[in-house]
Amino acid sequence: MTYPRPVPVIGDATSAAERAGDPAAWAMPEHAGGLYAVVAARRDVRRYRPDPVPDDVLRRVLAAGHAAPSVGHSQPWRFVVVRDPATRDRAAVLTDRERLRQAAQLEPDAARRLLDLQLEGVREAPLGIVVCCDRRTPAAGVLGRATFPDADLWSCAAAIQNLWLAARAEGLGMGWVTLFRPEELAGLVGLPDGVATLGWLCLGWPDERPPAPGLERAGWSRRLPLESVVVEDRWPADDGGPVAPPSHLRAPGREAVVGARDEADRLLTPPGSLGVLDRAVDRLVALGRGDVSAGTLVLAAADHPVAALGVSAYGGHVTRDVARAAVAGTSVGATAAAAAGLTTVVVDAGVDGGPLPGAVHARPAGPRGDLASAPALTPADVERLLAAGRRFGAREGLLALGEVGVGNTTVAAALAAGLLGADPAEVTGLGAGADSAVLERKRAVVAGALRRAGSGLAPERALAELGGPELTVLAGVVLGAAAAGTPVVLDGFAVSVAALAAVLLEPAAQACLVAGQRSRERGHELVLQALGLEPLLDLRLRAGEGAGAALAAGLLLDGLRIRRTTARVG
Ligand SMILES: Cc1cc2ncn([C@H]3O[C@H](COP(=O)(O)O)[C@@H](O)[C@H]3O)c2cc1C
Ligand SMILES: O=C(O)c1cccnc1
Repeated sequence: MTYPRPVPVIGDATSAAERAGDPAAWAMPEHAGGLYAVVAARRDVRRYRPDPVPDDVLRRVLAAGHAAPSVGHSQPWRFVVVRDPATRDRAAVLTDRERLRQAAQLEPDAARRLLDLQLEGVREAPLGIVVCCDRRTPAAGVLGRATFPDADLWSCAAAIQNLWLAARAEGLGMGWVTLFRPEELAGLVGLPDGVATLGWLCLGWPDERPPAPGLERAGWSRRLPLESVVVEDRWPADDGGPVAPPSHLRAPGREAVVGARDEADRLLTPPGSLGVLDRAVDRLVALGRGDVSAGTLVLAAADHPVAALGVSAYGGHVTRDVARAAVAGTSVGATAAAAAGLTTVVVDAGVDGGPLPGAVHARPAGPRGDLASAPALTPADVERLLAAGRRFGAREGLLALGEVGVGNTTVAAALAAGLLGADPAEVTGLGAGADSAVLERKRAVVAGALRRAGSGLAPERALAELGGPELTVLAGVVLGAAAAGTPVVLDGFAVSVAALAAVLLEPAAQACLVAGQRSRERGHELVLQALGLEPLLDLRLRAGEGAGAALAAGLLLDGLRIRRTTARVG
């Protein structure tokens, strides 16, 4: 005789047999699609209509927040619903202030994008909700919080997500604003000690309907692929440390690097017999450019307002004259390039006296400062010149880089010190022939520029504060070349500093670089060390103009030819 199962009238009415028979029967298929659609369509909304939010809608949204999971079922969230326009205005001023403070910490490009972001929601949205966490209950008293004392805050974050999804489903916009100093926001709505705030939620009918996250549309970031955030069973042993900022640049993989060495091992000569040259050839083979037999000298030229401060032994028309001779193929850099079988292209990055005939033009549009009293370039020009360089760098063959610009060893010294946090005295040298009085002025100018701009700067900021336009173009060329897998041979101090800026922006760019030479200029050795590069030549050059890069490029092309034609063993 069997009896009917006593079904409880409260609680879970299902039986073990039912659950075993269909483990998935708890699903809500009629709702699941809708839920995923809401999750995917949730956006951080920053623009609002002034129309009021009906009380019943607000209540449903708040109830969804209140239905969130919480540690030990402690429900630590409190929602301060702000309707008072005066409080909203004060909150808006706090965010404006914080936005400027944070922008000042960012590199110029990021700062501009931060300032461009529409953050007016605090003022516009008819409702503000300050989400708070009442932390006055001792952690030990709440199941789960004794071990994870911050689990109460996480619970409040879960409540915020519930509010957000409910708002989205209702057609309301919501934005979570954390551009506040927490204590200032707490003071604004009178939170007692022990009650923390998680920020300000804007809530109202949206005056935008963004199809994709705003920061993604603004190019700030991108959603990572799911595979990059999910791991199986254990944290990977070789995770390579913190995730690097998103980058499209990739150095050649290990297989290519090892493959290049394996291939070299088959030559009828002891491995690495050609020393530093062999290592440079290995780099090119790993890039897939072992067959390169030609290339281009890119000579970037610009004058510098800092030259007016008496930091160079030269002045007047020298930059223009050398650049003109390079266009004509008769500067020492261009003749060295021709000797190495390279063609020369001159990039006018701001030569005094107007656009240089016969050159490619990538000249700054905005005002230019002398480093000591004003930034060298505007952030917009840095962006433009980097982009021009990038376009230029993506080309066939190999690239040798050169510069000409009276005063630019001062610029390069300031940039090196700014990027590396080095002492100005360590990186300031004689340039094109300074005497001790000029050298003293150079050091003073570099030190003053660093005091004004600060040191340890992010690369784009350093280029704007301290860099020269020709060095910015060259940094862009390195990035463009690296993206295209094009090898780049560096010249002296200034070119190496430009390459350093590029490598600090995109570390993978280092793999395409070959240091052409170690020059006599003070600071060059330090910069080469920072680049992790050993130079091919050490001729005590004091040339610039790409002469050293051209000489080294000739040697490198020889090295490639030697590699291709030397007898192989079995
Ligand atoms: C005739 C002449 C040709 C050059 N070619 C390269 N430089 C080198 O010297 C300059 C930097 O040194 P400073 O910072 O001391 O002015 C740059 O133009 C650099 O390329 C030259 C300099 C001169 C005078
Ligand atoms: O080392 C250099 O690059 C250098 C030195 C002096 C003048 N111009 C360039």
